[in-house]
Amino acid sequence: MLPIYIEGSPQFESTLSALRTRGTGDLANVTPAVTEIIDNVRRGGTSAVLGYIEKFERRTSKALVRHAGPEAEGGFGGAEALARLPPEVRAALETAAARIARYHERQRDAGDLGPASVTANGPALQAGFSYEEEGVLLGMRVRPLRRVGVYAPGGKARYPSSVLMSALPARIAGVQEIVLASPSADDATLAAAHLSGVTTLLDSGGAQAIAALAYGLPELAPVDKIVGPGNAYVACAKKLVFGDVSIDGITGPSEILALADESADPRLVAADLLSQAEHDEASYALLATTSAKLAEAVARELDAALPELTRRAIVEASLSTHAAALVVGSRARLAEIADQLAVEHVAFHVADAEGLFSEIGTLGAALLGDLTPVAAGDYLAGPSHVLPTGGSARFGAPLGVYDFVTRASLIRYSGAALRTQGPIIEKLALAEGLQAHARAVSLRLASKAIDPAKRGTSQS
Ligand SMILES: NC(=O)c1ccc[n+]([C@@H]2O[C@H](COP(=O)([O-])OP(=O)(O)OC[C@H]3O[C@@H](n4cnc5c(N)ncnc54)[C@H](O)[C@@H]3O)[C@@H](O)[C@H]2O)c1
Ligand SMILES: [Zn+2]
Repeated sequence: MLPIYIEGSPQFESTLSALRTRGTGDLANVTPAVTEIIDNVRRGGTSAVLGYIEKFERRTSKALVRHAGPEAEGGFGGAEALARLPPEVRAALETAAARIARYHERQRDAGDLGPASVTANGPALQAGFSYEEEGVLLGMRVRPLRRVGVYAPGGKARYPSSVLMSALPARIAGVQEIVLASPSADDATLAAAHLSGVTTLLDSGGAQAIAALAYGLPELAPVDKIVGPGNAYVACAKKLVFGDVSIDGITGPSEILALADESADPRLVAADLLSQAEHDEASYALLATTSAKLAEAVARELDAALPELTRRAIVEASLSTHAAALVVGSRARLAEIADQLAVEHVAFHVADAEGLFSEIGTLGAALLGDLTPVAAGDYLAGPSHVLPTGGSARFGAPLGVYDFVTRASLIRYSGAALRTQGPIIEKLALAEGLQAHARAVSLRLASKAIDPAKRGTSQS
C-alpha cells in the first residue's frame, strides 16, 4: 500500500513535484452549486436553510437556532447533554477542554492580546500598546471580535473535539458571542459546545450554514468571522463569503508527514500514518526517511495493520491514492523536503527531533519524538488541531486566539509636533496632487488653536 521512491529516480522527482502542488483540494466543481445555495439563503432566509437541510441532510430541523441554556427553556441543553454522557467520556472531554483552555491562555498572554503597555496620558487600552515620540501619541488597540461563527463538521462523522479546538480559542480571546454551526449535533457535540462557552447553536451543516452565519437570518445576527474545518461545500462557501466576513483559511483533507531515520520504530511510524489516513479518502499519509530498509518495514506494518482497522475502506482509499515514501540521502534532505511540502502534521521519528525541527521553517504542528502520537495533538495536548493543510503552512498558522481579534491604530498630534511635521505632510500630499489634504494641514498651522501663546496650555 506504500509506494517507495528513491531519490535520484525520475519517479521520485515527479512524485515530489506533484506533492508540492497538492493544494487544499479542488473546489471548482462545487462552486456553481455553492454559489446558488448562498444566493438562495440570502434571498430565502430560514425557509431556504430548512429546505437545504431536508435536501442534503435528509432530515427536518426542529429548532434551527437555539441559545445556551436548559432545553426546557428552549436552550440547546449543553449542560444536560454533558450530564447524559458516560462518566468516562464526560471526564475526558472536561480534561481536554481544560488543557486546551490553558494553552490558549498562554497564547493570549504571550501575544498582542496580552497586558497592554501604554503611555501615561494616552487612552486606556485593554490590550495593545501606545507610546509618545516627538509630541505624537501612537499606538495599537487590540480587541476581541464581537461575534464569530464556528463550523464543526457533522456529515460523515461528528467532531466534538473540533468544537473544543475552535470555540475555546475564541472564548479565551474574549469573544462574547460564539455561534456553533453543526448538523444534528449529538450529546458529545452539545457538551463540547457547553464546555467551550458557545452561546448559540445553528442546527445546520454545509454551505447553507456558512451563508446563514455570514448574512444572518431573522433569528440570527450575522457574524464577523467564520472558522473551522469542513468538506468541500463548506470550504467553498467560506471562500465565497470572504470579504463580507473574515475566515480563518481553507482547510482541506488532513495530512501527515513522518520524518524517520534508521532508529525509528516502523510500527509506530505506520500507526501515525494510519491515524491520519483514517480521516478521509483524500488524506495524505507521507513518509520521508533516510533509510530504505525502514521504508520497507513501514510498508509491511501498514499492510499488516489494515485488517484490524474499523475504517479500513477509507484508509485503503487514502493510502492507495495519496501515500508515498520518499527515501533520501541525508538528514538535511529530510528538512528540505519537509520545508517544501509545508505539511499540516509532521511527526519526528528521528534521533535529535528538536534539532531537525529547528531546521524546518514551515509546518502546521510538530510532534516531537516517537512517544508523541499525532492523536495527542488531535484530541488532548492543548494547541488547536485546526491547522493549515495543502501547503498553506507556508503562510497559515494553527487556529489561535490571534484569529479572534481586531486591531486599530491610534494617532494624536500636539501643536509642536504638527508645527514640525505639518510641512512634510503638505509636501507629500501635494506630490500626490491631493491639495485638500495639504489644506487640512495648513488651516491648522494658521489657526489660533496651534499657537500656545493664544491657547494657554500646549500638549507638546
Ligand atoms: N482539519 C481538521 O481539523 C478537521 C477536523 C475534523 C474534520 N475535518 C474534515 O472535515 C470534513 C468533514 O466533512 P463531512 O462531509 O463529514 O461533514 P461537513 O459537516 O463538513 O459537511 C456536511 C454537509 O455537507 C453538505 N453536503 C453534502 N452533500 C452535499 C451536496 N451534494 N450538495 C451540497 N451540499 C452537500 C450538507 O449540507 C451537509 O450538512 C472531512 O474532510 C474531515 O476530514 C477536518
Ligand atoms: Zn487526526
